[in-house]
Amino acid sequence: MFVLTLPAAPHHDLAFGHDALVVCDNVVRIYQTDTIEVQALQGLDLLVHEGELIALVGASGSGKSTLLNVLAGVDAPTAGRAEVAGHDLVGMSRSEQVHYRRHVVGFVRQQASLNLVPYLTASQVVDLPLTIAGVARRERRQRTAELLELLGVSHCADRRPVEMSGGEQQRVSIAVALANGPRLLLADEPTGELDSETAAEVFAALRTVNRELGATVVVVTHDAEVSGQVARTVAIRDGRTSSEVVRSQESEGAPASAEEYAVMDRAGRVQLPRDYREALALTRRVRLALAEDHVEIRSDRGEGA
Ligand SMILES: Nc1ncnc2c1ncn2[C@@H]1O[C@H](COP(=O)(O)OP(=O)(O)OP(=O)(O)O)[C@@H](O)[C@H]1O
Repeated sequence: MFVLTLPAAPHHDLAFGHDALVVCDNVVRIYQTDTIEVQALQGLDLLVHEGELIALVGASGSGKSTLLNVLAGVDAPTAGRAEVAGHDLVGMSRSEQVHYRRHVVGFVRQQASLNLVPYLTASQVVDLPLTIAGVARRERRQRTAELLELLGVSHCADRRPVEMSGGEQQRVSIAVALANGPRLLLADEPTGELDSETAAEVFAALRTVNRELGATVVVVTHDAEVSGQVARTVAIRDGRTSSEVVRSQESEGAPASAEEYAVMDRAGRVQLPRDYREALALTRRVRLALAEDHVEIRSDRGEGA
């Protein structure tokens, strides 16, 4: 009997980051002025999953704020794909941008004066985004009280910014950013202007909202103390994600550990750390060899692996 065998159905790869809350796929942002062109993001890839708290680190000028502005919907990529909770950040209309900024992301800036309003008390300033969103009065009051309580600043409810410490101001700023229940909370150096003890308090507040409210948090920091306390730290270099440190929690019988990974982009490119390149004088060309469970990189002079 003649049996017809059909070829297997083609395998469709799931889209990059299909299950992530934040997807940056080859994101490019070029700033152009009359005389110069700055490539602030040069094909950056980043995935953040719902419920994560990650730190973004990198030298000054590496592109951290540019990335945060893209994710906040205040700046648009020049090329690439950027999505948050299914919202396409490339080519959003004005009204989509307004909706996105009000309901999908919350943003805490380094200077509390940019997050708060000098003549409004903590309760009033948390109430503001809720009022703009048209939330009923009773619900606004309840939500405001809950957030101030969660962030440990209930005692500041009737105080204006000048009557609060720097740490209290930033914790109220976090409450403002969370008022409308955003899917993603972004914080750009929120502890940058604080002494180390107060910075630890503010960072503890970010951990609380991540744990208690399940908020996904991306925090830019220069503070090694802060980046040492999160499960994943992503390093940006020259507008690209270059490495990640993943920390495991202490568990029964196993101490906490941290492992550093180089990030490979979707074309297979990996950046070798400068000290590795210098140690083996690796320059323009290297030789690659596939071993059973690793890949070898050797200098093209044949010595050193
Ligand atoms: N509006 C702009 N116009 C022109 N160039 C810009 C603009 N914003 C940022 N840049 C440039 O883009 C690059 C990345 O800047 P960005 O502010 O994202 O870096 P950063 O990592 O946040 O630095 P820092 O830690 O100092 O805040 C820098 O070279 C910067 O000069």
